[in-house]
Amino acid sequence: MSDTGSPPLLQVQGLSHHYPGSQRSLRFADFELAAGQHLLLRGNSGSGKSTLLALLAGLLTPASGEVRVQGRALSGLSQRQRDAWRGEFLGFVPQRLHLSPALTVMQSLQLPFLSVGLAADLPRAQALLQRLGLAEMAGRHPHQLSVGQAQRVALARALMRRPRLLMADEPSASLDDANTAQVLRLLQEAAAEQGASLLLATHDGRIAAQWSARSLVLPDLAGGAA
Ligand SMILES: Nc1ncnc2c1ncn2[C@@H]1O[C@H](COP(=O)(O)OP(=O)(O)OP(=O)(O)O)[C@@H](O)[C@H]1O
Repeated sequence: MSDTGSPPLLQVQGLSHHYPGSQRSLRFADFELAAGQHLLLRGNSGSGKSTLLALLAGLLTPASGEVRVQGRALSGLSQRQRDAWRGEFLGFVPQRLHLSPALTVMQSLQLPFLSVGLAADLPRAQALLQRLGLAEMAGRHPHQLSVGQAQRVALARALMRRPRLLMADEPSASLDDANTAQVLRLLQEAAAEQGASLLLATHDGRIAAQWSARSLVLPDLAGGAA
């Protein structure tokens, strides 16, 4: 419980995952994230960062343990409730950006609304594009964007529904130093502006060097799994 008596935004307890056919289970340390808190998830490639994010997003089912969001266990939600919860609560910038080649930037930003039957929010999209320095990109397709611009479009898409939790998986993959610093600053500022929590997963030492909030280091699989 927090000082206010309300449960933490995110609570992870006894969590493990087992991929079918794999020799080992991935086990994760317990942690909590309060509303508005930022956390860096560090660990070498293969240590389980993406798996943990997928468990937190309810996209994977744990072998054991529980993820609680604002005190509510994800395992207690039906698939449909989980999908609805995810769309409303979570903004996710995945490692592979999944920008549809057929859609313009503006159309991609409307998807989080249209895909669940909500009305498009053009003013929100325009404001985010402006904020992220993408005002001129609304009519472009992904192949007409630089890597850094595509990264920012994915961030804008994740912010469209004003998530309480913003997660990004390796946001600096294939970015140069200047773009890495910029995307980190944008993620931090966007989360702070909305009072959202930020959870970043990375093995990039450049991000760790610029991070001043909490960190959680995942051990390598050999040491962290049984
Ligand atoms: N679908 C899958 N089936 C079987 N094993 C998997 C699957 N996905 C991941 N793994 C294994 O689980 C472990 C953790 O993978 P994960 O992608 O979570 O690590 P990561 O820390 O995010 O790595 P990276 O930094 O390279 O993205 C690795 O050993 C990986 O090979």
